[in-house]
Formats: sequence, C-alpha cells, structure tokens
Amino acid sequence: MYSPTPSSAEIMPIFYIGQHETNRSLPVSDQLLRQAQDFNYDMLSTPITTSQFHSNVLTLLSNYMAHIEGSVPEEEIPMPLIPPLTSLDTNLTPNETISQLIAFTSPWIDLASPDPVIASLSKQVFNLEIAYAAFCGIGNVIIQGLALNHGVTPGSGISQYARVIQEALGAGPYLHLQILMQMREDSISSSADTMGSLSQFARQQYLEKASHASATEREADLFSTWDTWNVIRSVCKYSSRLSIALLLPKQLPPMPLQSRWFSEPLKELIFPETSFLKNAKGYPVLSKSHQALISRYMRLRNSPWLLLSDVGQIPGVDEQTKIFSSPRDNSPGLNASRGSMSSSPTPAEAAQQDAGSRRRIKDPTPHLSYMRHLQANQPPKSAIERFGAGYQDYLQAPLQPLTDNLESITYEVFEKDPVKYDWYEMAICNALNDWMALGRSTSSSTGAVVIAVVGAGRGPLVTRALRAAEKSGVLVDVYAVEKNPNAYVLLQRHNHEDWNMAVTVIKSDMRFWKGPLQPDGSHGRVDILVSELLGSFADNELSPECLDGVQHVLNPLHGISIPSSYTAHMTPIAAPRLHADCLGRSFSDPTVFETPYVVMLHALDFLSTIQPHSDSSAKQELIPLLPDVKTAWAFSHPIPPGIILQSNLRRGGGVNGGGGGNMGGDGANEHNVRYSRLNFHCPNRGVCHGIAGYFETVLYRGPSGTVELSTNPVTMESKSKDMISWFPIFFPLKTPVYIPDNSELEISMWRQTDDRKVWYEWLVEVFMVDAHRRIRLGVSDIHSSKKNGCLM
Ligand SMILES: C[S@@+](CC[C@H](N)C(=O)[O-])C[C@H]1O[C@@H](n2cnc3c(N)ncnc32)[C@H](O)[C@@H]1O
Repeated sequence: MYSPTPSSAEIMPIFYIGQHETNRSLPVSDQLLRQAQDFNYDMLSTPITTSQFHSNVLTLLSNYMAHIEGSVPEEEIPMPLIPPLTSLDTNLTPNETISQLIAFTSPWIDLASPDPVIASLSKQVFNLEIAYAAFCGIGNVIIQGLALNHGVTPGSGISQYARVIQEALGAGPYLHLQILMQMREDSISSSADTMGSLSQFARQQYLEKASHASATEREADLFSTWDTWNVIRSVCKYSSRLSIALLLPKQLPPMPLQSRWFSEPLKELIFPETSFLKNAKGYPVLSKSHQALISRYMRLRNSPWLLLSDVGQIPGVDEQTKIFSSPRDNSPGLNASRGSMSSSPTPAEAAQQDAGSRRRIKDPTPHLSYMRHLQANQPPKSAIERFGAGYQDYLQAPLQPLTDNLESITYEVFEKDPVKYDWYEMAICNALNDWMALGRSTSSSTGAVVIAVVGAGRGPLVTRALRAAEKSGVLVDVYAVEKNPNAYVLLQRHNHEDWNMAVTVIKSDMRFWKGPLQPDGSHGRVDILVSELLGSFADNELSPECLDGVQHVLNPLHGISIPSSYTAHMTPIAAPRLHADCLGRSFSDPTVFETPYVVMLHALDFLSTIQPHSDSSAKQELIPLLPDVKTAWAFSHPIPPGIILQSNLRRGGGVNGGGGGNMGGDGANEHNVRYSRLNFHCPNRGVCHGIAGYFETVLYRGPSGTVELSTNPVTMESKSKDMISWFPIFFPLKTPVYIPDNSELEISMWRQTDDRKVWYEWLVEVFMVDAHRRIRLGVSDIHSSKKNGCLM
C-alpha cells in the first residue's frame, strides 16, 4: 500500500524540442530565438565560444610546439596559458532569453589527452567556458563525451576526464552538466574527427603503443559507452546536476542496452539528421524502433528534451530556404510522414528517393513537424500510469497500518482500485458456493455462514462480502472488525445507511477479538475470515502476525482465510536515480539505506531477464525484456494448530518454551521468520543498486476456481491486470555493486522478529563463473531495517 502524498497532475508527455547545429555559424540572437519559436521550436543550442577563440588556441599551441622543438629543453618552457575571454571569443551574453539556450562546450578539446600540454590547454578552455556559461546564467551545458577510440588504449583517459567533470560541477550551484554519450561505441566519430581538434596534436611519445582491441572487437562490446558513463557519474557521486545527452544512432542497439540507458538520468535525446529515414514522399521519418524508444523514454517522470541536430538552419536565416507554408498548418509533410508509420522505406530506397524528393519538400522544418506529429500520436497511458502520475520513482516509507491509524484519504486512494475489490468479491463468492456445495456445517445456529472482515477499514470488503452472499444466494452473518477508531465511525455509518444494519461492527484489534458474541454470553466462531493486510512485499504490513492472532476465532474444522496464502518475490535492479535520491537524503537521515521503500519503480533496468513470450509477429527488439523474478518465501493461513500451540508455549518465557528467541524476545513469533537465498544470472554488466520486491497472493482456491492477485511484473498481466493498490518495494544498497558480463548475483534476504517488531535484512553477492570455478567478486554490506522495523 502507498500513501497519497504527492499531488501531481496526470499529464501526457510534453515534447520540448530544440534545434542544434554542430557548426553554428551565426550567433544565437534574440531574433533567431524568436524565429525558432515561431517555427515551434522550444529552445536552441549555442556554442559558448567562437571560431575566433578556437583559432587563437590553435595559434597558441602551434607557437608553443615550435618553441619546444627549438634548443631550449622542454622542462624549462612554461605551459602555454590561455588569456581570459574577450568579447570576440564568445557571443553569449546574460539576458532574459538565456534560459531557452542549451550551451555546448567546445568539441575540439581533449580533456583526457595523455599529452600534458593538450590536456592542460583543453582543461583551460573547458574551465573558461564553464565559468562563463555559469556567469551568464546558462542552466544546461552539454559536454562532448569521452571518445573511447582517440588513440590510446580504450578507456585509459576516463579517470582524468571524470575528475575534470567532477571539478566543473563545483563551478556554479545551478549549472546542470550533460555528458554527450553515444548509445554504443560505433555510432559517433571521435573528437579527433572534429575540425581542428587538439587531440591531433598529441605528441607521439605520449601515445601508448599498447595493442588496441580491433574495431570489430570493440564493436562487439555493447556496453562500453555505458561503462564510461558509469565511471564518470560514480566519480561525481551520482550528482543530481549531472545527466546524459544521448545521441541516437540510425540503427538502435539491442533492447538490453536501450533499457540500460532508459534507467539513467537522460536530459536530452539528440537526433542527428542521419538518424532519420525518408518516406516515399521524401519527408524525414523515424524507424518503428525509434518511435517505440521515444514512446518509452518520453514516459519517464522527467521526460528528456529532444534536440534535432543538423536538420537545417532555422528558416529565414538561410536565404536559400523558401517558406511556403506555416509549420503549424496541416502540411503535406505531416500527412506524408503519417502514412509512413506503417511502412518505413529501407535505407536503400530512402537514398534513391532522397535526391528527387528534396526539391519537392514544402515544409521548411520537416523534422520538427514529424516530431510534433509523433507527440500528438503517443499511445494512451495505461491505468497504472494514469493513476500513478507523479509517483514514478518517488520513494515512500511503507505504511504501518497496524501501529498507525490511516487517514480517510489513504483509504480513498486504494478504494479506487478497479480490480482488487472485484477479485475479493469473486473469491468470497467462490468460497460460499463451495461451502454450500460441499455441505459443510457452519458456525452459526441459523445455518448462516459466518464471515468476518478483519481490518475492515472504511468497509469496501464488507460491501463486497454482502454482494457475494447475494450473488451466491447463501445466508451469511457478517462481522466487521477494525481497530482504527476513526474508520470505525464510518463503518457504523455505512451500517445504518448502506448495509441495512446487517453487519455487526466491532471496534477491536483483531488479535484481541474473542469472536461473535452469542446470546448466552459465550463467543462463537467464524467460517470465513476476510482480510486485506498485505504490503508491497506481501508480509511487510504484518499480515502473518495479525492473522495468527485472530486464528483462534476461526472454525477449526472448515475455516477459510481469504487470502489463503501469499508469496514474496524479488529481482536485482539497476536504479541509479533511486540511488541518487537515497544519497541525497543520507545527509539528514542515516537510516536511508537501511529502509525498504514503497515506490512505483519506473526508471530502472532489470539486471536478470528472461525472454518474453510473444505470440504476435512483433519484432523482438520492440518488446522490453521481462525480469527474472524469483519467489523468496510463502505464508499460508490458517497455520497448523501445533505451531500456534508452540508459539503460545514460548510466549512468556516458560520452561517449555525453550531458551528464548534467536533475535531477542521469547521467540513466540519465530515461526514467522523467513530466509531466502536466490541466484540470478546477469548476462550484461551493470550496477546493482538494490532489490525490487513484489508479491502474489491466492485469495481463494477451491472447486469453484482460483482467484489470485499479483504485482509481479511477470504474472500481473494474467492474474490481476490493471490492479493499482500496490507499488513494488525497493531494498536499497548503500554501496552499489558492480557486476561484470555473464555473472551471477545472489540475494540473501531475511525476515526477522524479536516478538516486538518485524524487520528485513538483505545482502547481495556477485560471482564470476567459468567452467571450473565460481569466484566471488563482491559482497554488499548487510543492510537491516531493524531501526525502522514494523511494530507488532
Ligand atoms: C490495508 S487496510 C485495508 C482496509 C480495507 N479492508 C480495504 O481493503 O480497503 C488494512 C486495515 O486493517 C486495519 N488493521 C490492521 N491491523 C489490524 C488489527 N490488528 N486489528 C484490526 N484492524 C487492523 C487497519 O487499521 C486498516 O484499516
């Protein structure tokens, strides 16, 4: 269960679209910006410094190189120093439109150069640019990512690069930096390919001779660019002001890599002209895979901005461009691209069509029109997405309905569930039908089946129990037991106004309820106990303890518990945003990593996956992979009488109760301790930030059928599609654990108790496995929620 604290409106994804030119020749003036906005762009990119500045730096470098080639030893010649920026070095100026600009640092520097002169000059350029952008009030700066193939052993400059970025984050408290990352290594040119790149001037003695992996080998290394990003953000301690500008290639990488980037903090998606295809009429369109990726990524809580790169100047700037119609019109371009959605041309067809069709295009900003068209045609949100808008990746401490009394608004939120109550009604109906069909005796003198809704809240399950009785035509006596004094008022009101006084409302903790009061003053039994005490990890709201405590009222012969059983499930996940959130909170709350959170998990990547079952002809690369979710443990009710007997013997610490509980107390609740150690195969390298937990429950199983609920992403579709009452649970790791390709990850999870509270402990281990050995590579701390345990 979750509480309804955040109030965020349900919104369709908004596309913020900007225009970027890698070699913007003209300064980004207010007029250009207005012109871009007239064409329906939301922002423009701008370089921080001018080409004049670039030339000055190259001159400085070449003078220095000439100097050191002379007779004076290099050590005696000081490093070249770049003077402060002049007004000719930059066109940026602080003004009120600055917030609509995204600044780019110079792509021609090489922060990771092994040549100290190149590295020094690059850093000077970078620092000057970052400082000036911060001074002007620029909010977002995109920084050329580290090219892995820039002449030294791949990856060797990462630490140097990451350090510079970490330092730059200190340049201004409001500056957000985005690292320009390619999705995979083979889809971007290195900074050396940039005209006038400083990296070309790195001296031979500094370039390593180490044997480099061949291009094909590197190509096979799908996750290398993600790995680079992982180092950078780890060095920068998951700063909330560091994110990614992701460059989309024409051919998207396989789904595991798409899912990995999805989980990372994406600020911009950059679509170069080359990522577009051409439709039959010559208009730019994106492939189906790109469309699916956009739909998925734009559903992130903070949807990324979209930058169209080198798709043509802003019309009007280039005199050659003829504006024939307004882009907001229903232009032929839009219709043409709409037609193309179902059948995109092959690249060969597109190339053929390209030359002839370019002349016919009337839309001055066809790429932008196409993106706006995609925006207008996004698939509708699912029930859970609509309901959970604003909750995505929002960490909440789980409710404790046993110790705390819930507010009416909290009940109201989960009463909106379109599935849960229908399924409960079906379960009660099946149970009543089977009771009658099997000719069981009842606990009442009238032959009515006695139903008690324990933990009745505001009464929705009571209404459903009455409705199930009506449907099945079975005579019932209904009791509603609730310990929340405020909800008790509403139960009484319901009884008067809606239930025709057919319900006996009891204000009591169910564990102390003696059962239905009989005319002679004794207490009778209950045939069907209906409860909804489940948490996101099944037992984390103490359903086992409460139901054990009320079992004494249950008919010992035929008594039924709805639910009859529940299981906790888990899988390891990469969730960098959640980790960053926890890190941010850890300054004020030392228990932040020792707390399981209820959270509508969204920006995550499942580290262990299984192939989805797909009977449709949908392309595999369009279907997100399913997680490998394993069962941790189970509880079923009623529990065997022998176990209750032993628990009672232990309570009070008598001699027959043994030597006390293992974790403290008498051990009366020790039968509800659980332990699970589960093994997961992880095909791709990644970082485990924690464990995602889910549950399944069998409400009722009998001859009339089985009724189940599930939040497990693998089974929820078939068992209780569209159920919204529960978000998953997240067990965080204080120090994320790195996992290499093809490794094994083991989760150990404990449910602990000392008779006063219940808490969880968790630990993760990583193993590298080959044909002969299993080597432990890492082990997390053991985490414990004992301090924030659930009070019994
Ligand atoms: C999750 S709510 C469910 C409410 C309602 N049955 C529904 O489905 O909408 C759990 C309810 O059980 C009540 N509860 C929890 N532990 C209880 C106990 N030991 N005795 C009585 N009520 C309890 C809480 O106060 C709360 O109203």
